[in-house]
Amino acid sequence: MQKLTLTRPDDWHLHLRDGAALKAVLPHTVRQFARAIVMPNLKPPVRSLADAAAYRDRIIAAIPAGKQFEPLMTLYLTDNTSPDDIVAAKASEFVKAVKYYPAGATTNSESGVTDIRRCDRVFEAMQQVDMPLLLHGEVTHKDVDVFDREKVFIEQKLIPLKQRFPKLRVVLEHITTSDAVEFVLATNNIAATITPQHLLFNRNMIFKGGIRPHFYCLPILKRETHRQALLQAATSGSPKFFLGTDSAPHTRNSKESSCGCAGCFSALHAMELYAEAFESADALDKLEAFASFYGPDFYQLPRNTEQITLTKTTWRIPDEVPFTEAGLVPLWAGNEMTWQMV
Ligand SMILES: NC(=O)N[C@@H](CC(=O)O)C(=O)O
Ligand SMILES: [Zn+2]
Ligand SMILES: [Zn+2]
Repeated sequence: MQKLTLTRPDDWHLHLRDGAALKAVLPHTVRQFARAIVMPNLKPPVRSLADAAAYRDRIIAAIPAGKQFEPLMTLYLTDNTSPDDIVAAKASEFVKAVKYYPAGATTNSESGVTDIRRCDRVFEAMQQVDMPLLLHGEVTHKDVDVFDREKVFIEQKLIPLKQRFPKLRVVLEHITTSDAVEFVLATNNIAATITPQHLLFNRNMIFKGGIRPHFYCLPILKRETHRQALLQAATSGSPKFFLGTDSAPHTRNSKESSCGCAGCFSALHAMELYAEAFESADALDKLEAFASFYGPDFYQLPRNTEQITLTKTTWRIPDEVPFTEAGLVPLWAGNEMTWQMV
């Protein structure tokens, strides 16, 4: 195949940051996607409807002139979120989900939830008004191996949560294991997003010839059997799996550091990365539904009507793109790509 025309996709898990960083990264997402679920892990986080409204205004102000883009907002769940916050958010129409971060699990998660059971009154309200819950699905206990954090989260937190709130609609974000794939397939009212890095790479990539911080994200890349399970799920045609890049920009120096930040920047070339992954599984015909149909269907939003085109063209991912005071290294910088968005 030389040319791929798809309904314009949406990104169902995206970090846009704020200020100068927002202005630098947003045009990349706008080039590819019509809408995105915008993560609330700013400093301080987006906790209230007022925070979300103000952040949404800043995003809209940063959209390049003449371009269309709709930010879909999320609230950051804390130990102090109230059922009233949920009711107000639902009424706003622009807050589409609430995000759970276990305290300390990932970038800017210091204000996250200390014990998921503390939020049961909030989950009750979310189930009631049908507000989706988005999960960073990892436990943070120091004795749990970093490669087991997702599996243990499913066993210890998610299975009981789904038993308490079977109708609560959940997205297990950026899944990384066959355990997550199996759980999502077997459980009602739960879907999952899958990132390009978890479809393309296994954990060897983090250590190829030396330590490679630009392949470090959370949940961390897993072994090859898990990558294959994710690729199989994404290309299976199941509506439970859809696109969420988790594009998470950090300056080059904060990644190339003695204590480097977690996160891969993929907004520059997200659709090209997914196309490479789907082509590797001989499943380019499944890309459109994964990228453009199953996400809006889950969020009960209309599918987009415009189209995008990718062509078979060789190009090299740049070593760096402009960002803030320091540059930003795209995922898989220097690699030769074979698909390019027109
Ligand atoms: N995925 C990451 O490794 N990092 C994300 C946070 C997150 O999605 O967990 C970030 O905000 O940098
Ligand atoms: Zn996360
Ligand atoms: Zn994320």
